[in-house]
Amino acid sequence: MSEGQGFPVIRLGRADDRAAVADVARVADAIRRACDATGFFYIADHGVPDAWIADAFEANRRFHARPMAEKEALATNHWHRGYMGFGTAKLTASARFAPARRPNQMESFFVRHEVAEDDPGRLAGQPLQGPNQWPDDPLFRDQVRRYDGAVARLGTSLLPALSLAVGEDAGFFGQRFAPPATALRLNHYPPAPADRPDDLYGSHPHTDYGFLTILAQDDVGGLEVQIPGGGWRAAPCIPGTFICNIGDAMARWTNDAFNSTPHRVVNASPERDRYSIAYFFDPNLETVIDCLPRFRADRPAAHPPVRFVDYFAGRLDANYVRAGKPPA
Ligand SMILES: O=C(O)CCC(=O)C(=O)O
Ligand SMILES: [Fe+2]
Repeated sequence: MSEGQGFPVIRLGRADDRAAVADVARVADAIRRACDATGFFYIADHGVPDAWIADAFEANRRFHARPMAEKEALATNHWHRGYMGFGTAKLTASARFAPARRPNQMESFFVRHEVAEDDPGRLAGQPLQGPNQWPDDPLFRDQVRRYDGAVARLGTSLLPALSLAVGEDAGFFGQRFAPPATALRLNHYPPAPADRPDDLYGSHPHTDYGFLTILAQDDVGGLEVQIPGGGWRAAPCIPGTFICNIGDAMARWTNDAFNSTPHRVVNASPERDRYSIAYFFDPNLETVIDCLPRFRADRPAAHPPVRFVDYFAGRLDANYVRAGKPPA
């Protein structure tokens, strides 16, 4: 393991996007140490082809360059899938921060895990279990789906190491992610105004809600991570890596021993637009997240057990406006 920008860089030794992580025990140990510290780590040798990542960024840029009316026609639906307009997300419910005073200076497009039309949860009106929306651009769909599939397999390949990292058998999380709930978020941050007020962010300080976030970012920079004891540390793009962090769902499983770390984004470039692709890799919606016994041996569990879908849909609904009602 080496260091990059003050965060660990963990090599996964995956030959391609269908390979297993080579040395699970070593990766588990490195993840555990990262999660005891900042909760952020870079992964290298991750097996996702560079060309697929470049294509996903191309799709991201092409989508956000479309006329506003076309983007708004795809406004996030009842299942939090689709386009979230510039300055429409104002984080009101965050684990550790006062509500944002100003909306996030970014726009994004959400694609979540595919749900079959006859899926029982979808037929029963379960939150999040609905259709994705797509622009009229078949190449976009292909590029985004290929990236989505590869990063889902990457997330799945990390589950044995994450299971060992929390002291469970290698199969622990695999059973709870069959299949996972995922969200791919194509983000676009225009340059911040020259006279940016201190509390105007591309993305206001927040923790992620879910289990694991796998982020690809361009070289404009602007992501910052809160380090233990205060202060913010830049977490720029390191070519050939993704940067990962754990979210509040993983913190709940570990009684907050694993740190779901606040982070924020400001595009400080005066002239360049910033693009990033966040991939939220989360448990199956039915999974009950209950503090693992070893993490409540010395102190009571800080969070009661919760079905992931109940917790997660509640957090999304508190923060994000969505359009429309489910079909009757
Ligand atoms: O764009 C980034 O670098 C981070 C985005 C982020 O924190 C999020 O979508 O939760
Ligand atoms: Fe985030």
